[in-house]
Amino acid sequence: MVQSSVLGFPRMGANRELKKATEAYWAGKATVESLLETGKTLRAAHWKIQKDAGVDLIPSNDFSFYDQVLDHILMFNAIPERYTKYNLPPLDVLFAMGRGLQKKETESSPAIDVTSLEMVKWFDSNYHYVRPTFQDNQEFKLNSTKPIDEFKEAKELGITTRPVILGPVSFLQLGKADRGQSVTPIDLLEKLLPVYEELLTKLAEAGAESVQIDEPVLVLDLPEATKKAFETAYSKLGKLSSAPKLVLATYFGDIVHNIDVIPSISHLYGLHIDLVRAPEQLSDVLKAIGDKQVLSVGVVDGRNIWKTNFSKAIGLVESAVHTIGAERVIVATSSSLLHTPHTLESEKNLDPEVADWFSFATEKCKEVVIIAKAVSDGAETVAEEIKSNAASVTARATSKRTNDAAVKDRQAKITEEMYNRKSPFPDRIAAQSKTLNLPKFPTTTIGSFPQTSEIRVQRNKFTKKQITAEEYEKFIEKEIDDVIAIQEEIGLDVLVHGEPERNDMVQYFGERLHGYVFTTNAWVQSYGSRCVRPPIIVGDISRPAAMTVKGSKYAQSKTKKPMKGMLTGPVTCLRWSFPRDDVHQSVQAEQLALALRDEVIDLEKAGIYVIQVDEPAIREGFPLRKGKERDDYLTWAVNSFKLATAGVENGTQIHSHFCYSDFQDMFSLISNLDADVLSIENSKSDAKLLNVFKKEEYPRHIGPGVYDIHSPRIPSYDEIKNRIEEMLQYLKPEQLWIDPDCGLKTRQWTETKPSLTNMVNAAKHFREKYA
Ligand SMILES: CN1c2c(nc(N)[nH]c2=O)NC[C@@H]1CNc1ccc(C(=O)N[C@@H](CCC(=O)N[C@@H](CCC(=O)N[C@@H](CCC(=O)O)C(=O)O)C(=O)O)C(=O)O)cc1
Ligand SMILES: N[C@@H](CCS)C(=O)O
Ligand SMILES: [Zn+2]
Repeated sequence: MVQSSVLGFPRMGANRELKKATEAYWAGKATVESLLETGKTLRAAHWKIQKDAGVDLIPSNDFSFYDQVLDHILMFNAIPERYTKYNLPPLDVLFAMGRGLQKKETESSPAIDVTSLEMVKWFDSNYHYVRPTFQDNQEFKLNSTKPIDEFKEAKELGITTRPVILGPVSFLQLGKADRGQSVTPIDLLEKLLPVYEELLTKLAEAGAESVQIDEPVLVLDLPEATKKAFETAYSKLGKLSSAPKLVLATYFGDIVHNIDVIPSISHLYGLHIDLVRAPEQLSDVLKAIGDKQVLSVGVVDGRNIWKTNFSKAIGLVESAVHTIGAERVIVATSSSLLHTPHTLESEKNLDPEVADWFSFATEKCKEVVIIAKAVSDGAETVAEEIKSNAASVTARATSKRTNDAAVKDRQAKITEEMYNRKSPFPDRIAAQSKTLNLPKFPTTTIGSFPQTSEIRVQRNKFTKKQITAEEYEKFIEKEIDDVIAIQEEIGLDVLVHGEPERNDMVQYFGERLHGYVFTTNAWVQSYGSRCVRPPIIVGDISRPAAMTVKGSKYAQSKTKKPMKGMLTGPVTCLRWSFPRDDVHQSVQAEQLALALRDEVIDLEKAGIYVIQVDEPAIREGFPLRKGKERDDYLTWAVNSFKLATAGVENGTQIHSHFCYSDFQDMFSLISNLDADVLSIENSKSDAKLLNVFKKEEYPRHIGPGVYDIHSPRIPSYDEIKNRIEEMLQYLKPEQLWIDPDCGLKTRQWTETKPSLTNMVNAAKHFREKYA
């Protein structure tokens, strides 16, 4: 009989209970006990959803108060000394590593000031994990029993779960040496394995029959040493005398290029592969796995919200069953469902036509069960479900909402000139210095200013029609006035309107474009307690009316300094939406680019001569492996940015912003965008990043972020000055802009004002020095 399984369930709760409880704890408004209780209630509720759906293999330890990788850092005691020296309780150490901690000295405790560990994209998803950092003399020990405790907690509720742990190779490979250290993480494997042995033994003692051990790095191009590490790790862990059955899980790509690793894991109980992302790997993997191993086939998409096409999924599962037999096949979600919203049930305002095409986490649990039953007991046992699924799939494929002839016509008429600015950069910057008249080391911010609870409350009232559009607009204008006054007072050079009208930088545009639908409660965790509500691309995209022009024009009318227009770029709009799965991403990006091109030109016509088109997601869209897909991406991602931005005059300055910094392997992409000014995340990266810009003699202007906006701590004047000094070793004074790492929407005003004041003062210091 084919079993059904889920690789992980979203942890925030149907109404983001975890977010609210965590933030209340951070704000000192709730006790640790109440936070722990919320966690326990959510875990129980999520296990019950899966149990009620009939899922055979239900995950535990997929819950986390911040991030699952961070939990492993704490669990293996890979905690840098700067976080342990204050003797904080474990949960506070966890949060300090996740978000930094700054506390004034009191009579009973010293001042605390630690920055967070680095936060990075989880593969090509919009989830972020905390990167493990290792010391040269790193030692590990089992420092927490979280997976065992949560397994027991579920058992007490009558639910036998399959704990999920991150495998040793991925844990090390996804980490890095701490600042000032030179250790190669994978070399620490021998030291780490005994801790895994202890953990697995304890899980077996607690009654765990099987464990899902995630090794997602297997979908990447791996160095030889890492491939060998699989052999070392799994020959040990696979042969433990008392360990649960291990199912090694891979996701977000195929593992065929690492197929030679499979023999080293063939003494494990099973292997999970992602057949949504890479269905073609099935036959190769079937040939390569051992003759007893179980294959878990991920056929229900853990990364998107479309209903599974049952007929296709059943076909894939049956071909696996045909080769290795039903007893050796598990039907699964392709990855953890962490990347999908909790339940479609919460969406009361969706048009029923499109709602019928969707499936969120709760619904996906039912899908794996139905597919498993169809294969095990025969399609006739779930005939109704299969029939209604087929009807939904056909309705979507043939709906008028998915096809717009005018959009396709415009795409067909794109010409080569539309991709290129009128003149090369030297001519443009000369024209821009006349229009903008900026000082050396110009200062700016990335766009958003604190989204205060008052802003959110007013927007909520407006959404619920408790205030009129006019009242809301007045409120937003007042916010813009205040933000401009503050920026003038601080002395910034290129101002922004602060983005108070935006719920989110992608959702806001999704709500204004044809071809999109948006949700009311479909939240997905982005990092820590922060969530996003990605809009959904259901059809061809177009812009029915200007989206930001009125607000930017208003803001410019309130200041003599240049006001920067703020847009989200085509690739980011695409990547942070739930995309269509029926047309290629490049087609969707091109449609978005055309819509944004019109907006950019309209902004310029309205007197906005600095326009920033944010592309923070351009990095995550970069295909995970070298090859054709990546090469193609480099072309279409760059083209869509250029198509969106190249329609302006030389004197209009195009900025772009990226807050993820792994540019080493994609410098050409960044450079080919031909943006006049780039602002990039830098405060948590080391000099390697800037070195790339130096080595490649990057010709245009650049503002590497001088402080980390993800942390509540305030950077001092000296700290920022030192940062700039460091940057000047790599960049020329005339190309350097001074700005924070990213937008300030998640910060409080009490942090924002002093931080920006220190930043502007530091810029002034260099202005004088280089006068
Ligand atoms: C920059 N990033 C973004 C990513 N993806 C996006 N789609 N958008 C991004 O900005 N990916 C990478 C990074 C990740 N970073 C962040 C940073 C910050 C957040 C964040 O702050 N999220 C907010 C939610 C933002 C939002 O949509 N707000 C809405 C709704 C607010 C709300 O919760 N309203 C309440 C009622 C009002 C109240 O009483 O407060 C409700 O509905 O219950 C809005 O402002 O209108 C967060 O709080 O998590 C995310 C990713
Ligand atoms: N303009 C956006 C960019 C975030 S990546 C902001 O400032 O929030
Ligand atoms: Zn950013």
